[in-house]
Amino acid sequence: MTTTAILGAGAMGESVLAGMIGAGRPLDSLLVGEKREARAQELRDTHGVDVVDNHAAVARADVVIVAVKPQDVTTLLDDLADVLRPGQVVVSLAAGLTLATLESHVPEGVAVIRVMPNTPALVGQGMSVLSRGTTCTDDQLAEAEQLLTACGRVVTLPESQMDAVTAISGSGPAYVFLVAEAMIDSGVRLGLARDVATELTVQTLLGAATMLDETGTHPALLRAQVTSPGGTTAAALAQLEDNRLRGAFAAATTAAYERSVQMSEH
Ligand SMILES: NC(=O)C1=CN([C@@H]2O[C@H](COP(=O)(O)OP(=O)(O)OC[C@H]3O[C@@H](n4cnc5c(N)ncnc54)[C@H](OP(=O)(O)O)[C@@H]3O)[C@@H](O)[C@H]2O)C=CC1
Ligand SMILES: O=C(O)[C@@H]1CCC=N1
Repeated sequence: MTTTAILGAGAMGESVLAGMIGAGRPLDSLLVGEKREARAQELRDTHGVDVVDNHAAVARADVVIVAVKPQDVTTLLDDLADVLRPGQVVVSLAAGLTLATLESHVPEGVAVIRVMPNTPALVGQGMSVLSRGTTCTDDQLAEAEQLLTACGRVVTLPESQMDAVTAISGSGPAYVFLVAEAMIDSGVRLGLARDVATELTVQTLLGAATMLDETGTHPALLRAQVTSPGGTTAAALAQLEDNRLRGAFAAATTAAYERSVQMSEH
């Protein structure tokens, strides 16, 4: 089995790490690169994974997942130039960092794949979208797809779609968490205990998402099935339309898209 190094085990890197471990990937096939010793020990204690410095991790890896902040990626790759070797694959999770930029910061013979994951990778329910670099072989792409399948679903798309992907599935969990907060707080305002409001909200989101997934039915039809004539749902939906929920989502995702484009211009 190939060895995978994850450089940067913050929110996203640790989610991918936990997803892979949760899916049964052997611990001896995973490595984390971390510079702060306290954090390294925390990762060893939590996940039982080997945590070393970046150079040692890259020296032992076939696939190098880069999960540091976008503004730190090129400096990190430049610093690794003496240890990266032909045949390795660098998988960047960074928002707004193009394949062309990534390829200009790795030595010749090192392939690059750009990925937009999301944090539900932590529980094996992530969505990862891959775009292959110019020198990435079919086998290298298949290996990365298989690796990320441990974290949830995987699709491969042209890089031209990555800004839109980032706006929908990359940032998307945050929109859903905000909706969850709003529903829970509304339940509390209407007199439910917070733990009860939380359980009702979480199961409702999970149930609705599972229905969408398993039935393949258009969301408008599923919504109509909940909406009794003259009933409670119709009253609520009229308020959401009056308060421009669709317009708010269109504006929010356009802002995320434009920010992703802007980040790729630097
Ligand atoms: N969060 C998300 O939902 C998503 C994030 N991404 C992408 O993932 C990347 C990481 O984002 P996120 O996890 O949110 O950010 P975090 O700040 O949570 O994580 C970044 C991690 O990188 C570590 N780090 C910084 N420099 C180095 C280095 N030289 N070597 C090793 N580790 C280093 C940081 O450690 P320290 O704190 O000690 O500096 C930190 O743990 C970004 O590029 C982002 O665009 C993509 C999709 C979704
Ligand atoms: O907010 C961000 O920039 C990152 C990328 C997608 C989700 N989080």
